[in-house]
Amino acid sequence: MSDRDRSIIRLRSGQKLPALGLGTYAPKESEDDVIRAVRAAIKSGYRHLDCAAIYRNERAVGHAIKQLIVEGVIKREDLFITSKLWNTCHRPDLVRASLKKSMDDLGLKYLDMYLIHWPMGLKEGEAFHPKDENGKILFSEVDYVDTWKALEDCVDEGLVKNIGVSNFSSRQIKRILEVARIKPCNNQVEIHVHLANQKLVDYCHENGITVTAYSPLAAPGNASVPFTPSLEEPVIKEIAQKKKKTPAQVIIRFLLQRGLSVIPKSVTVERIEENFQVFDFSLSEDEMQQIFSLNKDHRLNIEEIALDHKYYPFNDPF
Ligand SMILES: NC(=O)C1=CN([C@@H]2O[C@H](COP(=O)(O)OP(=O)(O)OC[C@H]3O[C@@H](n4cnc5c(N)ncnc54)[C@H](OP(=O)(O)O)[C@@H]3O)[C@@H](O)[C@H]2O)C=CC1
Ligand SMILES: O=C1CO[C@H](CO)[C@@H](O)[C@@H]1O
Repeated sequence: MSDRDRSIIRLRSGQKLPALGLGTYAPKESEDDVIRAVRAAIKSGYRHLDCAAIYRNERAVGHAIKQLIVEGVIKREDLFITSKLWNTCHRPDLVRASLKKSMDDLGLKYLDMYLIHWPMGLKEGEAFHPKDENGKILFSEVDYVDTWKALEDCVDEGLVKNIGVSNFSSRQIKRILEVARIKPCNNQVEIHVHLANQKLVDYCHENGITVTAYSPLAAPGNASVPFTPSLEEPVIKEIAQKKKKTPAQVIIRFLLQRGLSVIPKSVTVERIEENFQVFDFSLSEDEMQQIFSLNKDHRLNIEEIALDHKYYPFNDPF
């Protein structure tokens, strides 16, 4: 693969994953914001959308997709749509209905990829974050390996083309690989310049599992970061100036050159367009190393509510 050609990642099914996708986790934004963002993204060239039931906006995403299909801007088969199974639906008998709900909300007859959002199950029921009367989160004991088998059945049925996981450690992936009829094709995990996650990336790649970097810009504006935000790192700014690119473009390019799929979120049309302009330049080996050296193994998304769950992933070394 040439350095510039980072736009496609091949999945074990043979299907092509467009490496750059639009993140759609937009808890503060309105449905109209999401519709506008998805329309702008697809019109700027994005073909991969990262969705999830927990984002509570799959109907808005689906609305935008439908509009663009009707307008003749895009065909369904040219899009790669991912969704994720929420933690309260790990029980095998709930998996198919959860997938169908996301498909219905998105207005799609099939999904391109469906991921188990987290290894930890939560108590089944209506609430996304079920709690007892003292406000303590309620767990479910379902083993994600059993959840996985129900996902395989959904592939057999033609509801989804590819299945994978998210926020899984290498040890947890190994447990699935030991029994899988259909092996996971993707692990979506937090990766940015302050969290390289390289051992996990290596493990996944060695096992034919592609990796998607979430929060690739380290979710700027997050007040909990105790050091210079990624986009303001002097090393990033200096490289950006030299390349006549923006800091966000340099970071996205860095992650693409690591062989990752990258899903920056934005609801700002100019940024959506900016974030896609990353296929007309490349970073040298030296620039890649300079950015790698910013790693601090700093995780933003520790999912605090489930720290003592038996399947909590981040106590494993990687
Ligand atoms: N599997 C999982 O557990 C998780 C998956 N995800 C997925 O990953 C996606 C991305 O992660 P997310 O946490 O949203 O964080 P990102 O690192 O993508 O950061 C998003 C923030 O960056 C801003 N931004 C986007 N582009 C630029 C730019 N060019 N310059 C300056 N600021 C910019 C956005 O602002 P604005 O929108 O206002 O333009 C938004 O505030 C999510 O949307 C979701 O799809 C995220 C978390 C967990
Ligand atoms: O994708 C994500 C964003 O929001 C969720 C919480 O509401 C997280 O659990 C999750 O990892």
